[in-house]
Order: sequence, then C-alpha cells, then structure tokens
Amino acid sequence: MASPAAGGVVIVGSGLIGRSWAMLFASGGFKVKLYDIEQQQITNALENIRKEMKLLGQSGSLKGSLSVEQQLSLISGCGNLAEAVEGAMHIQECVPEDLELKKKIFAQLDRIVDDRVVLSSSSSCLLPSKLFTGLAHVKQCVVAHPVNPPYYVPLVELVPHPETAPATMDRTYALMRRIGQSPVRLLKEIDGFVLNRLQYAIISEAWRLVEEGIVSPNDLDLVMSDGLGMRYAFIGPLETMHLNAEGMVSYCGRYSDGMKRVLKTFGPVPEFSGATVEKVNQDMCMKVPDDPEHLAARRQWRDDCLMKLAKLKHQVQPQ
Ligand SMILES: NC(=O)C1=CN([C@@H]2O[C@H](COP(=O)(O)OP(=O)(O)OC[C@H]3O[C@@H](n4cnc5c(N)ncnc54)[C@H](O)[C@@H]3O)[C@@H](O)[C@H]2O)C=CC1
Ligand SMILES: O=C(O)[C@@H](O)C(=O)[C@H](O)[C@@H](O)CO
Repeated sequence: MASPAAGGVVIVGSGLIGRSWAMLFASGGFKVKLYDIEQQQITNALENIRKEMKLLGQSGSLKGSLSVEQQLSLISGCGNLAEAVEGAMHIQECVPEDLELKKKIFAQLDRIVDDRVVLSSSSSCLLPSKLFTGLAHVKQCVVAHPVNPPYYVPLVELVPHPETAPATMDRTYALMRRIGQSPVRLLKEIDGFVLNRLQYAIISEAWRLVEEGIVSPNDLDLVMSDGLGMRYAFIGPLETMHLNAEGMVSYCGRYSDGMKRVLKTFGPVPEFSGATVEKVNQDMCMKVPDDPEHLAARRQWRDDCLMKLAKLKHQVQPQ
C-alpha cells in the first residue's frame, strides 16, 4: 500500500453514524466531506452536526483542541462521490447494513480511488470477506465498527479481510487513536465481530433469566448498569477474573475448576415465549414511554451519563 495521501476524510452515508464519524474526524483536525445519495440527508447532517457541536461546546464536552467554529469549518457536504473522494486519505462507509448495497458502494469506490486511501466500512457485523473480496484495492480495505453513540463510546473494532495489508490496519489504528477513539484489532473476521457477540451473549442470558422468572427486566438491566457495567467501564471480564483469582498462573487449579463449573452452568438457551417479549416490553415502556419526546430525553440522559463516565475514566486511568 502506497504512503497515505495528505487529504481528508470522506463519509459515505450521512445518517446517524456518518454524522458521528464526521464530528470525530473534525475533532482530530481532519477535513471531512459528507456524501449521501440523498442531498437532503447532507443538509440535515450539516444542520444536526452544527446544533450538536454547539451544545457540546457549551457543556465543555467538545472533543479535540479546536473550537466549535474551527471544527465546523472542516466539515462540508458534497453531492458527487468522485469529487468527494478526490485526494482523500480515508473513506468511511456508513450506508445501511445491507450487504448488496455496501458491495455496490465499494465497487464504485474501487473504480475511482488510488493506492493511498483506506476504504473502511462501519458495518456492525458483515464479514469483510463478503464485503471486499474481488476488489482491486482489497489490501486497503478494513471494517472499522463503531459503537452507538460513537462520539461518547470510543470503542472501534478493526476487522481485517484475509488480504487486508498490515499497513492498512496500522494506519487505521493510528487514525482512530488520533481522533480519541479506542480501537481494538480483531486478528481475523468472525460473524458479529467481538462486541456484538459479547453483547448478544449477555442479551441471550438476560432473556433466559427473565424467561425463567429469575429476575424482572428492570432489575436485570440494573445488574448490568449498576453492577457489571460500572466495573466493565474500567476493567474487562478477563482482568476481573484474573484479579479475583489473584493471577491465573499461581491459582490455575482453583481458577480452572471454578471456571469449568461456571461455564458448565450456562446451558443452551431455550426459545423465548411471547409472554416474555410482552413482559420486557411492558417494563421498558413503563421506564421510558415509547414516544419521540421521552426517547430523545432518555438518549440525552444516556449521553450525559456516558460522557461523565468517560471523563471519570479518563481521570482515574493511568495516562
Ligand atoms: N445505528 C447504530 O447504532 C450503529 C450502526 N452501525 C452501522 O453503521 C452503518 C450506518 O448505520 P446508520 O448510520 O444507523 O444508518 P442510517 O440509516 O442512519 O444512515 C444511512 C445513510 O446512508 C444513506 N445512503 C443510503 N444508500 C446510499 C448510497 N447508495 N450512497 C450513499 N448514501 C446512501 C442514507 O440516505 C442515509 O443517510 C450500518 O452499517 C450500521 O450497521 C454501526 C454501529 C452502530
Ligand atoms: O450497539 C451497537 O452500537 C453495535 O452493537 C452495533 O453495531 C449494532 O448496530 C447494534 O446497535 C445492533 O446490533
């Protein structure tokens, strides 16, 4: 892969995730071009980003060292894909999670880019081998999967195609760090990547515990939000086990016996009944009535909490 172009970043698909990426790249000082097949989406995205950045500036939560206006001046819209990608060093695809659509987008990009740009997909779980196989620039391709809401949750999963060049992974890793994100490298692709496989393992056990009448939906969520989730905001499950077992090596007898017992307990997950879905639905709608106003207020509350937790984590983590 040739050395990176000096250019900026192009966002293909200016919806929820594309807007977040645009704000993140601008916070790192990069010029950003927002492209979308719907011109109105570009207009809406620019308006939404301006509004959100002003609020972040007022609350002291804006990322990066540039001012709101300096960051906003880096972001522009472009209705022509070829024009948008001219000289770009990184292209972040953010169209809907549809394999055929994404393949079409990457085939389009493959025909018009050079050897210096990284072609990156925001896909939540589509395999790179399905997205990028057959492209001339496959070595420049990678999945960089963010977590919603990306501006507040820094994790990005970097998932390589079998032919992705190591330089592509390294460049993307460095770029993510530069914009304040927390990238992880998957060593090889797997359905659902890591975050969603973990997320779905928890979700599956959560539904089983509710299905079997062990705990209410609200208390189940509290176990994560006021229990494991707080701890996992600072140390992951493996470090937690290691600390609990005072180090794996010296206690492998106690440690492996304990782990075997725990893992044996979690048997296959039964089918979920309609009653369980109804029960979860009732509980959630009591907590947050299912209308745009309440949902927006709840999301804002969520983002404020995540930002506070992220700042707290920054203060307590060794630099
Ligand atoms: N929403 C979420 O929580 C997360 C989503 N993702 C992934 O990010 C990607 C985008 O998701 P969202 O932003 O939520 O979708 P979205 O529906 O909010 O935005 C998609 C945008 O793509 C545009 N678009 C559709 N076809 C296009 C084309 N041919 N060329 C250019 N633009 C086109 C649409 O007009 C729209 O503005 C998906 O792959 C999704 O799985 C990743 C992490 C979390
Ligand atoms: O939760 C997230 O942000 C990620 O797991 C995702 O990528 C998915 O879109 C998720 O929201 C639904 O599976």
